[in-house]
Amino acid sequence: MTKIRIAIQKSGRLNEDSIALLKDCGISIDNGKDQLKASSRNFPMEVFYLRNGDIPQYLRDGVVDIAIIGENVLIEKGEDLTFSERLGFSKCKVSLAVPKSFKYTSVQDFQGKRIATSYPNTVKNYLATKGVTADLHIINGSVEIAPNIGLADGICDIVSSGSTLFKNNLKEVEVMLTSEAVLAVSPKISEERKEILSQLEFRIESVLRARQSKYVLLNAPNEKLDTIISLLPGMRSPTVLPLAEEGWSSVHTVINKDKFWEVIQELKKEGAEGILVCPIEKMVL
Ligand SMILES: Nc1ncnc2c1ncn2[C@@H]1O[C@H](COP(=O)(O)OP(=O)(O)OP(=O)(O)O)[C@@H](O)[C@H]1O
Ligand SMILES: O=P(O)(O)OC[C@H]1O[C@H](OP(=O)(O)OP(=O)(O)O)[C@H](O)[C@@H]1O
Ligand SMILES: [Mg+2]
Repeated sequence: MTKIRIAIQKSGRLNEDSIALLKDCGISIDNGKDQLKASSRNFPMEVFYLRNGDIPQYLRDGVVDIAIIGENVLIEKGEDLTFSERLGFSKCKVSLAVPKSFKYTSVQDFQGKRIATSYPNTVKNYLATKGVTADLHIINGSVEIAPNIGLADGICDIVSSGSTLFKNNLKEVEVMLTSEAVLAVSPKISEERKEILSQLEFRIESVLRARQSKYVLLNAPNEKLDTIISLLPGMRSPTVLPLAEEGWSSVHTVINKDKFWEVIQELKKEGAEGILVCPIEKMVL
C-alpha cells in the first residue's frame, strides 16, 4: 500500500505539537523512543523524525513528501519549496537586535557591521532590499551572546517573548519576518500521494477550525432573542429551542475563541443566562 512520508522534528520546539496535531487528526503512530521512522496503524503514513534544519533538503530530494516545519526555516533554506497549510503553533519572529546601549536610528546603521546569525540568507536578502551590506558571522546556537563576547555588533535570531534578548541586554530593532509551523510539500510528491495529502489536509483544517472555536449554549428570554441572535456570529445561524419554562429559549452556537469574552459580556447585558461554553473536537464545514 502507498503511504505518504511525513518529516517531523525529532526533538525540539515543534516535536510535541506536531505529534499532537497528527493525533487530533485521528492518526495513531507507533512511537518507540529514539525511533527515527515509524508507521501509522490507521492512516497510510510513515513518519520520519529529522532535524528541522535538514528537512528542506529532504523535501527537495523527494525523500519525504511533506513536513511540519517552521516557516522561517523554509524561507532560509527552502525558498523553492511551498507549503499548503499554516498550522497555528510555534509562532515567532525573526528579528535584528543590537545592544541596548546602541543608539539605533535605522537599518542603515547595520552598514559594514558584524551580525551573528543562524539565518544568513534571510539577513542577506533583507539587508539587500534596504541597500545595506553587513559582515555575517554564522553560528548555530546561543546567538544572543555574540555581542556580549565581542563577536558581533548585532544579531539576527528568533524572538518570541523577547526574554532571551532582555537577558542578554539586547533590543529588537527590525522584525524581518513572522513565522509559524507550516505543512510543507515536496515538489516531487506523486499523484497517488497527493490524494493522501488532501485527506490529511481535510482533517487538519477540521482540527484547526475546532481549536479556534467554542460551542456556546445559553438561555434567553424570548423578547430579547432577536438582539441576542444578532450578537452571535454562528456557523450558519444559531439553533433556537423552546425551554420547558414559557417565555424562554435555549440558543446554541459556535463562537471564535478570540471574540469569546467580548461576546459573552454583551450577551449577559442583554439578559442571557446559564451560559455554557464547551470545547469542540472537530469542525467540518
Ligand atoms: N522561542 C520560540 N518561540 C516560538 N517558536 C520558536 C521559538 N524558537 C524556535 N521556534 C520555532 O520552532 C522551530 C524549531 O526550533 P528549535 O529551536 O526546536 O529547533 P532548531 O534548533 O532550530 O532545529 P533543529 O531541529 O535543526 O535542531 C524554529 O524553526 C521556529 O520556527
Ligand atoms: O524570545 P524568547 O521567548 O526568549 O525566544 C527566543 C529564543 O528561543 C529560541 O531558542 P531555543 O530556546 O529554542 O534554544 P536553542 O538556541 O537551543 O534552539 C531562539 O533561538 C531564541 O534564542
Ligand atoms: Mg531553537
